[in-house]
Amino acid sequence: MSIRIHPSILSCDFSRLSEELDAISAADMAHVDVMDNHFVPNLTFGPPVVERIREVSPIPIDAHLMIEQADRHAPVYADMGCASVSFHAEASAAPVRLAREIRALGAKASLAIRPATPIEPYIDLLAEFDQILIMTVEPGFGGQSFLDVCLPKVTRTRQAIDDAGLEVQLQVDGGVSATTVARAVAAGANVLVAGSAVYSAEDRTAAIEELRELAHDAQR
Ligand SMILES: O=C(CO)[C@@H](O)[C@H](O)COP(=O)(O)O
Ligand SMILES: [Fe+2]
Repeated sequence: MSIRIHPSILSCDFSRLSEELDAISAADMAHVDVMDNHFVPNLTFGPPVVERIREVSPIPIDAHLMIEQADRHAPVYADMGCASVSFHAEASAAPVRLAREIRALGAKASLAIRPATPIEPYIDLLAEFDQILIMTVEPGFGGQSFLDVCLPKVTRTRQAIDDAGLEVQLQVDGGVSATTVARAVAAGANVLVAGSAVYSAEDRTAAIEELRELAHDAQR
């Protein structure tokens, strides 16, 4: 499947948000982490800020919702025009109904799972989603180390997607860098989120292209 690079703006300079979005124009989407201080012990922003990001930047938004009561709040992000909406399986009472609602609003529906959440309960539901997001850190903060222990789950998920003949994207998020991206792709991921690896680089375009190149090499 095609390699996609989604920088996470969690590591950007929020006082210069507009320029920081312009700096990742080489990427496929901007990964926007919404945190509510309940699902994770950190707080970022909500619908008004995400909507403004969408208005000022042409880059499609990949919203990653780390919030409780996803069934109630996630459709708002699809309705405002986010290209993709990831909600957490652990925060949704009815993930199939929610995915259908997100799709009906014109966005891609993505199911996210924390490191300790197994993929197995969702294997028969894969066709309901456009993407599975496997966290490779405990959600909540940027700049953490990549959890290699999550890689067997990435491999099992890719196998299940391929066995079912589906076009479901497989995203990994957390600790993705030039040193870890090849392992994530070799395990089966094709959508790579990278926050600190992109935004700590002087040249963001070069950092994005390096990740893309390393990912392509790992896929061959
Ligand atoms: O969702 C999250 C963290 O909860 C991520 O999107 C991080 O923002 C990725 O940052 P790095 O680990 O790449 O620095
Ligand atoms: Fe994220």
